[in-house]
Amino acid sequence: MENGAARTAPAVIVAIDGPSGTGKSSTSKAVAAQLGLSYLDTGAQYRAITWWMVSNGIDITDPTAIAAVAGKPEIVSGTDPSAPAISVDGTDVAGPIRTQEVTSKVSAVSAVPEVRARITELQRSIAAGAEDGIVVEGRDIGTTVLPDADLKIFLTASPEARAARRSGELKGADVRATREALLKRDAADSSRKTSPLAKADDAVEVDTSDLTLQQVIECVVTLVEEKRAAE
Ligand SMILES: Nc1ncnc2c1ncn2[C@@H]1O[C@H](COP(=O)(O)OP(=O)(O)O)[C@@H](O)[C@H]1O
Ligand SMILES: Nc1ccn([C@@H]2O[C@H](COP(=O)(O)OP(=O)(O)O)[C@@H](O)[C@H]2O)c(=O)n1
Repeated sequence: MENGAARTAPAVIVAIDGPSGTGKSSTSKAVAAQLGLSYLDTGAQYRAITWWMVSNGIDITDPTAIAAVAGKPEIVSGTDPSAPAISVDGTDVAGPIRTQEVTSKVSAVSAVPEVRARITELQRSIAAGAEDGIVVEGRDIGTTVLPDADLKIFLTASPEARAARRSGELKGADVRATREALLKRDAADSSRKTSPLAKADDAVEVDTSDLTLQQVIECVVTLVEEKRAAE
């Protein structure tokens, strides 16, 4: 216990998965900040590699073309929950990865097995290096990336609640169009062959439709604390 002697609690690994707009990012950042853990937004990594493909003129309808260059971009993720950061080949892409163009193309890029293998390896090494523990959010964290996570949460919410939240963020975007785009991305993410969006058998499912963000955060913090107390 030489290295852990100064720690007040053992490192804990928390996996938070679910579809878009269920509250993964907001919840994960707040839980990590509150508990002094690192934070990893894996969706930002898939968005970053998609941004690189688009910027380099790769045909995103051609999985072979994507696979051939999947190893090229160097993606670096910050893990401070109060200052999430992401760069590609040294360029800060936190803004560009949120454009509608990237959002509409990310499911096609993230379905390519070579892309997933590369990003999964990166995610595992970041989690292994997080000395005080980490909250990792995405679509396949509990099922594939970190199947031995100490706690797995699967967030859900009705399409209506998710679309209302997202269109609120996109400053007045049409709720119906936002809902359709969300459902299309869910369908693509859930039906791909490699590591689809799915709830792990041992994940705790939390429906956030009628909960405030604060209630969801409190629920997850309590679950982490219960887990720690039991260890
Ligand atoms: N329980 C909640 N109630 C109301 N709004 C929420 C709730 N959880 C998240 N939000 C808001 O919904 C939007 C999407 O949340 P986000 O955390 O980005 O979801 P995800 O990462 O699952 O896509 C954000 O504007 C966030 O503040
Ligand atoms: N672990 C993950 C995380 C994201 N993704 C992909 O990345 C996309 C963007 O993820 P995101 O978390 O930024 O999406 P939002 O829920 O924030 O809209 C998803 O639609 C998936 O296609 C994935 O395949 N696996």
